Amino acid sequence: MTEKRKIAFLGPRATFTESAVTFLFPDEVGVAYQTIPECMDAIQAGEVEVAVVPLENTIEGSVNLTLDYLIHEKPARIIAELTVPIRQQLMVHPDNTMRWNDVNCIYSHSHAIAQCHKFLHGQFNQTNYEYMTSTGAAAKYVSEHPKENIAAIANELAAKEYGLTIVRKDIHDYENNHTRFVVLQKEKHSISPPSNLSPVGQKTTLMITLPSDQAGALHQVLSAFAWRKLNLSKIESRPMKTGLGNYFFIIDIDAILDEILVPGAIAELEALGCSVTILGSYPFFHAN
Ligand SMILES: O=C(O)C(=O)C[C@]1(C(=O)O)C=C[C@@H](O)C=C1
Repeated sequence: MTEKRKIAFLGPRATFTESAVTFLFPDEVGVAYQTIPECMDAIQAGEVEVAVVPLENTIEGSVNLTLDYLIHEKPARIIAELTVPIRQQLMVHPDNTMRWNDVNCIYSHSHAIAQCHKFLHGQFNQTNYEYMTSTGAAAKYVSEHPKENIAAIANELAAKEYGLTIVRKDIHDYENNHTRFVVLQKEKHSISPPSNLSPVGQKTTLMITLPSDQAGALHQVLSAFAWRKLNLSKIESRPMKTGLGNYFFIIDIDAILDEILVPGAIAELEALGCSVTILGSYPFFHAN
């Protein structure tokens, strides 16, 4: 019998990240960590084989903590990506179902609160918000404090796991609410999602630093992809943290790292004075 491999995720039980792990790696063992950086440290320390972390949400944008930690602290390879539909539920301890309209504090992950901003603004007046390390941590906290009239925003699994009652369903402000999770690994390709899952496509993610003070540098970078007809599905800038105005660009190309087109584009960028790091070339999947 082959030994089960360990997958780090943002815990505790029943977070959205755990549901991504269950979808991609149903036969492996999930190991819960309290923060995204701790998940990434666990790969480097060899405690787990891979980590699954959120990268981007359709309503709230990038998960900067993941991007920054990946770029500045703990480099790792992206080996797969999964897009998951996100449905947020408002839940309370069963003792408090009659007074949920008057909750005095709502607990959740900052991204989950932001995804429900319009609902919360319309429904609650002068309610406080408490940011937790994850939606699961919020649900757990609410279950452990029945005397306080508080609520959590989390998913249906969390309501079941922590014995909470959902009082308002699907409170995210936009129907099309999805989060992209990436699977990170220290070494390349020693574990892959089950072969019965079919990828929707392949992507390559690059981190590019432009040469300083060169007019039209970004235009030249984009044209290296454009004339090769390499479609870009995302371009995002993040501060280098070395001074105002210094940025990295993170670019997703809708193509696998082949032997000609992508290496040709990278060689052209390097000839322009850019520095290029390949963050990964990987299959992407959709859950449901
Ligand atoms: O708190 C969770 O359940 C998570 O898995 C984290 C996270 C995030 O970081 O964006 C993941 C998906 C949702 O967008 C909300 C929260």
